[in-house]
Amino acid sequence: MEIAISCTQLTKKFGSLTAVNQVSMEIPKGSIYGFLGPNGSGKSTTIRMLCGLITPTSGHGTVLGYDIIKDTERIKHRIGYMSQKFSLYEELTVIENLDFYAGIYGIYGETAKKRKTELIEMAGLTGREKQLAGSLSGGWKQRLALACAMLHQPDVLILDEPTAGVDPVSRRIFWDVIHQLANQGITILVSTHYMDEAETCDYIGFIYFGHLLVHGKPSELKKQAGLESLDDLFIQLVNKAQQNGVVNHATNES
Ligand SMILES: Nc1ncnc2c1ncn2[C@@H]1O[C@H](COP(=O)(O)OP(=O)(O)OP(=O)(O)O)[C@@H](O)[C@H]1O
Repeated sequence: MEIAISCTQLTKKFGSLTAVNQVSMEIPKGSIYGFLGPNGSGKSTTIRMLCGLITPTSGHGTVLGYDIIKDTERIKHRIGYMSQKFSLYEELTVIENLDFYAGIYGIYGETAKKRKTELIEMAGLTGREKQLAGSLSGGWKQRLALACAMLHQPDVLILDEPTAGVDPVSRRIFWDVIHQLANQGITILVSTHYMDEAETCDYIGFIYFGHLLVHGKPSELKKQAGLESLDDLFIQLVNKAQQNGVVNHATNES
């Protein structure tokens, strides 16, 4: 099994706060890894380290074989990253947003034209090319942002809560696209608060106060715990972690 993303004992401290505490994970190529955890548990910080946007305090990791500390520029060229507050230019049209990002990635001419057509189709935006991004509903904006993040044909997509605040139908459409991309061999790391989304991932990891409490296949994790739902599993894990005194500051961590 080829591994696309891996990290070992990845840790990030902000002053006395340990936001991410010795997180280790491996994500096979072409799989969808759902990253779950309460607000402030360390999902975005882990994601930012894996994208090469911030430097770990300790630990190490690789994305597509590139070191997340030394090879950050290479990683940025090979991944598509969609942050929680994805950046679209609301006063530009759909096609102008794609043109703008194509320019950033250095994609021009026929290659850009072909790629934009493919992505407009993938995002279900055909017919809306000349619509202002600001006038699109949340679900369309989200799919346009995904299209922009994919212009350079990344092998890895890292999506930080892409469906937050999006209606259920748009969430479903978005996840259909995510599954299609994984079927094409793209590796996807996606953070989410939605259990229905987590259920459809190949692997999930649950992080709490910076500690990765569990990771594996959703069905196997439920089976091992003898529980029916991921909600129940996470509640059980949180209760255990609290009993064990897991907290999120460096001076009193477990
Ligand atoms: N640059 C920073 N400086 C100081 N503290 C930070 C910084 N970035 C994150 N934190 C803190 O680190 C902890 C983890 O934050 P992080 O954003 O990674 O959590 P999260 O799981 O992504 O939360 P959410 O679901 O709300 O986005 C939080 O306590 C947060 O306040």
